Formats: sequence, structure tokens, C-alpha cells
Amino acid sequence: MSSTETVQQAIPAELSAMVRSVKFADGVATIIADAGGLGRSAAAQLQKELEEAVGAVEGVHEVRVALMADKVKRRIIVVGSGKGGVGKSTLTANLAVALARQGKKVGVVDADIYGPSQVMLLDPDRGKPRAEGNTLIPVESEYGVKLLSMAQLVEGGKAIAWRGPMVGQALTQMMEAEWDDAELLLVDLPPGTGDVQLTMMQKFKPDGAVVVTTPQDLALIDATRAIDLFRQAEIPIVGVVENMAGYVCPHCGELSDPFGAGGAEVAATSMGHPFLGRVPLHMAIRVASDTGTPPAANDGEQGEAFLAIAARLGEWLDASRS
Ligand SMILES: Nc1ncnc2c1ncn2[C@@H]1O[C@H](COP(=O)(O)OP(=O)(O)OP(=O)(O)O)[C@@H](O)[C@H]1O
Repeated sequence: MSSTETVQQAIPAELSAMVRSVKFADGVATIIADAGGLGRSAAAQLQKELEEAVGAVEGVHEVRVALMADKVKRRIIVVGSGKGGVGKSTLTANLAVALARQGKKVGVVDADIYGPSQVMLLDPDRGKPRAEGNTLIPVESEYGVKLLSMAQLVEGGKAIAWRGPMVGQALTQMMEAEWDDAELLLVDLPPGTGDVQLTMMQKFKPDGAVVVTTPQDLALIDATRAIDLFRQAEIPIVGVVENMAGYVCPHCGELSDPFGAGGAEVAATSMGHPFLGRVPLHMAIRVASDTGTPPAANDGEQGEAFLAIAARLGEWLDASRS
């Protein structure tokens, strides 16, 4: 006759430390195990091994395994800009890679539904996300960053002409994907203040927003508008980044300021928000980005500005941990 004790004895010694309770009644063995700290596949393996070991016990007709997992406290940081083309996607990809290098588990959501560019930046091999039921499984980029982008879900080169509700659904599917152990989601927003931003703020309440601008007056005015939108939605502003700040001549290395200089810092400070740093306009940044090798993945000069801004974001995340 099988009993709770015989079921317990059937559990392999190397798994028993994870088992919290075992019950056996009417042919059904119920096991509760602690899968905290285990990744998705290790947890699935633990479940399978328990089912096999206990299922082999005479008199056991059914094995029910319940795994307790650590609840990952996942935070959401959106990267926005008032205006297109200021380098929001480039910054998002490089911040993600830099934070992953610091040991953070990071996911990137490319919410720039109409002009997704994270695949080119982070996963030029163009992996396809899998789906389990209705849940998407993000692609693992080679930089240790998980990625979901509309570009993975639609055919390359096709224009995306969606209406508001469809955009909201696509965003929701990406945000509610199986992000597993990711503790931080960086969301690359489309430029401006449209449907995606509103859905994002109302439904997912980001923990903070990074606003990117270039030094031109027009970009700064638009950035101010983006900051205002976040402020109205009570999303804390992590800070402002000035991209394309100063042109580094690829021939002589001289720095000039075709778009002006320092405007973003002045604007951020006057609104009472931190200035996170500036990234120079450098041809090597564009070339590296276009070939899917974010400068922050390497120790070269072009990655330095991104690494410094990522460190500031990391400090902000640590300081605002509840
Ligand atoms: N600091 C930089 N130096 C050189 N090129 C840059 C820099 N930042 C961005 N770029 C280039 O500028 C272009 C626009 O950048 P990116 O796509 O990141 O902007 P965006 O704000 O996300 O644009 P969109 O509005 O299309 O989403 C890209 O070709 C990118 O490689």
C-alpha cells in the first residue's frame, strides 16, 4: 500500500530540498515545490522529474505538482521623445545592453508600432517569438536582452496601418508576454503623444520615463510636451538625455555643435528634472547601430556615453525601489 511516506521516499535526493510538502490520498499525489530562482526551463524540468519519479510509485494514478516561484518585481521604464528621429530607439537598445552588462535582467518592448527598429538594433538575425497559447515568448538577443517588437510579428517591409484598438491589443500582448525573470522592461515608445502612449500610461502605469531630445529648439519644445504628458499621468521623470549633442568629425575627431549645445540640460533643470547625459553625434554610432552591434556592448569610446547614462538609470532604479 502506498502512503505519503512512500511517495516522499520516491523523490530523488537532489530534488527533495526543493519540495515543501507531499500529500497522497485516493491515488493522487500532490507535491508543492519551491522553484524560486529557477528559470523557466529549469522549473519545467523540475516539474517533469517530480512527475516521473512519483508517477512510477505503485498505486499513484495522478501526480499534481504545484511550483511556487519568486514573484519578480518587474519595473517598466518608458523611453519617449516629443519628435521622431532623435535617437530614442538607439538609446533604448544601448541602455538595455548596458544594464544587461551590469547583470540586470532586461527586456525590451518595441512599442514603436508604426516604425519598429529594435530588431535591427538588437537582433539582426531576426529571431521569431514563439507563442504558448495566447502568450508570446520573447526572443533572446545575443546581448542577453529579451526582445519583443512588432517587426517580429509582421512581414518585413510591409507597412503597418492599424487603428487604435489594434495597436492597444498589440501593445498589451507584448507587455503581458512571458518575460520570465526580467526585472526591468524598457519600452521604446513611438514619438509624440498618441494611442500607444495613452494605453501605456493608463494600462501599465510605467515606473518612470526617460525623455530623449536633440539640442535643436524645436526638438526641445517637443520634448517639453512629452515631459508634460508624463507629468500629467503622474509618471516620474527619470531624466532627460541629449542625443546628437556635438558632432565628432570622423577624420580629425574635432567636436563641433551643429545643432547648438546644452539646451536639453538647461530645459531639464528649469523644469526640475535630472539631466542624465549627452551622447555625441558620431558616424560610428549610426554604423554600429545599423549592423546590430550596439556600441554599449563593447568597451569602445562610442559606448561610453550610453554606459554612463545606464549607470544613472541603474542608480535611479535602486534609489526608487519600494
Ligand atoms: N548619437 C548618434 N550618432 C549618430 N547617429 C545616431 C545617433 N543617435 C541616433 N543615430 C541615428 O539616427 C537615426 C535615428 O535614430 P533612432 O531610430 O534611434 O531615432 P528614433 O527617435 O527612435 O526614431 P523614430 O522616430 O523613427 O522611432 C538612426 O539611423 C540612428 O542610427
